Amino acid sequence: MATARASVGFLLQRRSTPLRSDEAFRGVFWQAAVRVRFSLVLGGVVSSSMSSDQANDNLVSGKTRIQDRQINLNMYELHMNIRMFFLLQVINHGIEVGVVEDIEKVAKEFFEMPLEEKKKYPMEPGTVQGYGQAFIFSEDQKLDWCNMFALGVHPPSIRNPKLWPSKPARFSENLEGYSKEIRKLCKRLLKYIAISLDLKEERFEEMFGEAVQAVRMNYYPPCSRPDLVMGLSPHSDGSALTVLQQSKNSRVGLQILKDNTWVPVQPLPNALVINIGDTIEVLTNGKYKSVEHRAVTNRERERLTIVTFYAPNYEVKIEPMDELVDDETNPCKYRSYNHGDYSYHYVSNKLQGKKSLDFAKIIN
Ligand SMILES: O=C(O)CCC(=O)C(=O)O
Ligand SMILES: [Fe+2]
Repeated sequence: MATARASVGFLLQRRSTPLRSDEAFRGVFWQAAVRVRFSLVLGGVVSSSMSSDQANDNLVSGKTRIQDRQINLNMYELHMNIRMFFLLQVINHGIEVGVVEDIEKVAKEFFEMPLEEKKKYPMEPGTVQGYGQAFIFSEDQKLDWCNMFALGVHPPSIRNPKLWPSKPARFSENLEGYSKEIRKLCKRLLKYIAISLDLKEERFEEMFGEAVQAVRMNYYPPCSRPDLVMGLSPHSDGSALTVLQQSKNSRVGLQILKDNTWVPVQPLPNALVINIGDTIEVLTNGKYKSVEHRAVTNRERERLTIVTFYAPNYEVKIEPMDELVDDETNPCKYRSYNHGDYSYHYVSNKLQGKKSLDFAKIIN
């Protein structure tokens, strides 16, 4: 197995707060043959289960008024709770178990290859694609306990084909298939978010243009002193949405910052974790907030995550949407910039909580 380095003496910031089962709230809504279950664990994770078949498409496109109301009801809840927690887990997302398992399998096989093989796909200094560690800018910097393999996926122009590995054999094929499904999911979630804000369903899709999609596989080896290292330093994602898949039977690794406390995100079977990224925070003028999160390691078990970042095309101008700005009640909080400029800014700085977003904030 590959090893990750980390400097001893890097103190974990705070102990995680366990979720209390008595804080669990569950609500169930039934509508015709479509079942939408909504479940929320206070202080931790919002989990929204959407039906995975034809019914879901009906739900998304809102073909009847009743279904529209159903969407609004659930989106209101979803919206309120994303706003409280900035993160949700989707189950019954419609992506076949095989697709999810296949990507995990090749990702695991990739990290298990000998170091010489992985080094054929190096993440060169100053770049963010390939195998290695991103966000390292000085020799003195404390390193996270994590090895990464990152690839630009869509549009094809952002790919570096030399970095797409020939081994494991089905790596590229599985990644293509998986990424298509995740793309569909992101489009659907953006529609839900638009509806929750009383925007036109297609509002995000129309402005995103040919959306950019990149994947990062994070491998966290077990660590004998998890109290001394960080798996991945605190940050928010620069994306619009991030979809995170955790390896089966994962220990808690992901934590989100809520009211100055690090709260563990309890992995749910077959769930995908959805993070709101900085770009949605800007576009919604702060109605949705990007979630600050980090990953911690554990003594016993490795952990693997497959993370997709979904964002507008680099050419797209990002600024709070007109509909969400009002000089009196909701003044504009972020300036305009090209998404490409923010992406560049994001990857040229180390991970430091939500500091990257200062780039966009209007400071009065
Ligand atoms: O691996 C995790 O749990 C977090 C990964 C993450 O936040 C990222 O890759 O941006
Ligand atoms: Fe992240």
